[in-house]
Order: sequence, then structure tokens, then C-alpha cells
Amino acid sequence: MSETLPRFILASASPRRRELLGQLGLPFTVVVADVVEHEERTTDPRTMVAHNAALKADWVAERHPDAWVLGADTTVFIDGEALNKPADGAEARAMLCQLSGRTHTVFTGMALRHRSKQIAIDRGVASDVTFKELDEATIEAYLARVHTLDKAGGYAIQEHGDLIIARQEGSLSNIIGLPLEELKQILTEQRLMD
Ligand SMILES: Cc1cn([C@H]2C[C@H](O)[C@@H](COP(=O)(O)OP(=O)(O)OP(=O)(O)O)O2)c(=O)[nH]c1=O
Repeated sequence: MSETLPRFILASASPRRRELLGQLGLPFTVVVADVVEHEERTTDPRTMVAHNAALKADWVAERHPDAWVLGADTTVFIDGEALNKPADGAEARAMLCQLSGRTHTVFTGMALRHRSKQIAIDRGVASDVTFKELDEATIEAYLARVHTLDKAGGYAIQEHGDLIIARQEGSLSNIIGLPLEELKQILTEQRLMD
């Protein structure tokens, strides 16, 4: 007799999150939540990413009450403000200038839901990233190589990161959009993986 696996849904349009979750070896499907994220100026990035992760997970969990649903949200925090996805190339340039030569914090919020089991788990993880001093030529070279408009803070550590990043502290997967160490712990506690 074959055992039915619990259904697991990733509530995300992000190819990075799909890739990262795939590394855990848990079968899953993707359902993208139709929600408007809160992306205003904030002094409290932890609360903002937790709120957005829950928005995405709750929207999908409502429609799939018997599935496990995971939502996440990532932001870059510097100078008391959250840098989300740049609207255009000019904003991406401005973000890279602001991050140049300095350390910022990347926050990812995760929300795991199972409606019919009444399970709601919310976690936030922070990692620090220090940028190299970037001159104009390096910024242009980076932007020519990497599509940054769909990335918080206008950069991707996983794509030509050596051009712009001096060092990072804490979880790398957290910076890319899903803190796998923390997630693995939660999924193990919920007996979804060994
Ligand atoms: C800082 C950083 C962010 N990112 C990405 C991860 C996220 O996809 C994106 C932040 O945007 P999010 O709004 O967190 O996610 P998303 O819109 O891509 O997907 P969804 O809301 O459907 O889950 O930035 C990187 O890929 N590398 C990095 O180094």
C-alpha cells in the first residue's frame, strides 16, 4: 500500500525560492498568491516581511485548506529603510550606490500554514552583507550582467556576487530568499522531512 504524501505548496513566484526549496527534496507544487505586498518605508523590516509572508501563505492556504503552504518575503534594510525591488534601472543604480562600501541586513520572513490542522508558524531570519566600494564602472558592469529589477535591494548575491560583495555573515539561502537551515528545522519538527 502506498502512503499518500501530504500536499506541500510554495506560495511564491520566485524562481530562487523554487530552486532553494527543491534542494530539500520535498515534493511540492507552486501556487502564486494574488496579494498586494506592504512595501512602504518602514523602520521595522522584521514586521514587514512577516506580514507579507503571512499575506501570501494565508491567501493560498484559504484556497487549499488541506495542504501545507509556505510563503516568504525578503527585504534589504539600510539607513532605517527597506529597499525592495527597484522600479527601474535608475533606482537599481541608486540602490547599489547606497549599499556601496557598507554593511546592510537582509531579512526574510517565512510563514508556514496548514488550515485544517490549524497550524501557523512564522519565522524571521536576518543575515548581514557587506558590499565592496563600487565605482561607476563596476556598477555598470554588474547591471549589464545581472537582471536586478526582480531582486530586493537591486542585487543578487548568487549572480556575479564577487563583483560587488566583500563578505556575508549568516545564512546565504536567507539572502537569496529562503533560509533553508531554519526551514529544515521547522519541517522536521512538523514531521514533513527526516
Ligand atoms: C538580496 C537578494 C534578493 N533576491 C531576491 C529573492 C526574492 O525573489 C526577491 C525579493 O522579492 P520578494 O517580494 O521577497 O519575492 P518575489 O516577489 O520574488 O516572489 P514572491 O513574492 O512571489 O514569493 O529578491 C535574490 O535573489 N538575491 C539576493 O541577493
